[in-house]
Amino acid sequence: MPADAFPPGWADLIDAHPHARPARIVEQHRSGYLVAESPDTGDSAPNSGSSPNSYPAESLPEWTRPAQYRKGETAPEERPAVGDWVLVEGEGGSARIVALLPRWSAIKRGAAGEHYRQQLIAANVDTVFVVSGLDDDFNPRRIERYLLLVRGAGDAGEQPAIEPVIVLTKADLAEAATPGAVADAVEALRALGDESLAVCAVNARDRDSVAALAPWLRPGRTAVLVGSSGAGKSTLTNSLLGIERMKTGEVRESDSRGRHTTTHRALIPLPSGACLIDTPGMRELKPTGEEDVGESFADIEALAGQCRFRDCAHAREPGCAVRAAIEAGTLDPQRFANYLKLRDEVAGAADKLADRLAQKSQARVQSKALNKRLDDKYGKR
Ligand SMILES: Nc1nc2c(ncn2[C@@H]2O[C@H](COP(=O)(O)OP(=O)(O)OP(=O)(O)O)[C@@H](O)[C@H]2O)c(=O)[nH]1
Ligand SMILES: [Zn+2]
Repeated sequence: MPADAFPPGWADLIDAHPHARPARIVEQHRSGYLVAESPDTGDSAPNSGSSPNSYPAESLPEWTRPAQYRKGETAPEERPAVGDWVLVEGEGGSARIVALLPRWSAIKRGAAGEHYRQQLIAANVDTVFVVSGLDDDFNPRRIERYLLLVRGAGDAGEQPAIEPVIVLTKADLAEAATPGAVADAVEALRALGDESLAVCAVNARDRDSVAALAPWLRPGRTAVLVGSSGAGKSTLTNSLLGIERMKTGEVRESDSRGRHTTTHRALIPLPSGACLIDTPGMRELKPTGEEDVGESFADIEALAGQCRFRDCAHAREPGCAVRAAIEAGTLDPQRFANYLKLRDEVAGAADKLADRLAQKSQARVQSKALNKRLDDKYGKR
């Protein structure tokens, strides 16, 4: 990357580490990372998918400790993830990461489990392909949930936000079973209140069919695939790579492990010059609390603005524009129900997030106070 092409905010860190060079995380492992300095070039080795010019790099010790939001530790979302750019020092077997470079976008979700935690899915992406099979997997409510997580995940500054693209796979099977099924599904997504939402129906096994995704895979761009297990992400990846089916859900003969499931995230260079991040299937999609429900449900919020009472709960109030729209058939009651559910979930997560931030700043204040006491007692160390 030429020096004048560095994104804003990188210069200070680069100046602070004169012996380091930028590299991008292409894989994340328990013990460290795999990085590449030109992640978008080179044909990927068959079956590995990862960049051939990638090499292991040790992570900073504070990124390997279990993540807690206390004691000023590095929160999980502040540690590098696939797609992040980092500064690396040292050669060959002794390369190590010395800093995380500021990211311009990040896809996150609330991690499963009792305690509040964020999980970074991918960093520095331009496009999110929400992959959904036109089978039992197809569910507009789940797609609404994905859209909520994707929107607003871009930098609030000048950088454009991440664009979501709905990729409906298994169009060949759906159409063969029920003619018109694809058009019906696309129609159902039109009702999600966003005229500009891109929807592509494809046969993920067919290279010509997946060429429909080319507008989002131009050189220098990064896209991430998200979706349930079995939705067709690996199949799609292979077709985009132009290699024969492998690593997909079909039973493999070479070993007895049966069905493949993607187990880790990886950044893969595509022949088009774009980078593709494949992710394991996601069952749970919890909001982080940072989402903007009003943005994803602008149609409903606009209706709510027309209710007679400003604090209308859209239950039995007279002059309720939301209920009127449902009765008139212009608002899907299931979409409205999902809006209420997601709004509550985001509010709940936002409360926990606020607690955690308060805890963290309190920990900071406490450690400052402790340092001051120690300084007072023993003098400045
Ligand atoms: N006919 C047809 N089959 C598809 C299509 N997309 C996926 N499949 C099949 O669906 C199965 C699951 O696809 P995968 O690509 O393994 O799904 P995945 O999303 O990668 O799943 P995980 O790795 O578990 O996250 C495989 O048998 C694919 O061949 C499609 O568009 N058409
Ligand atoms: Zn109302």
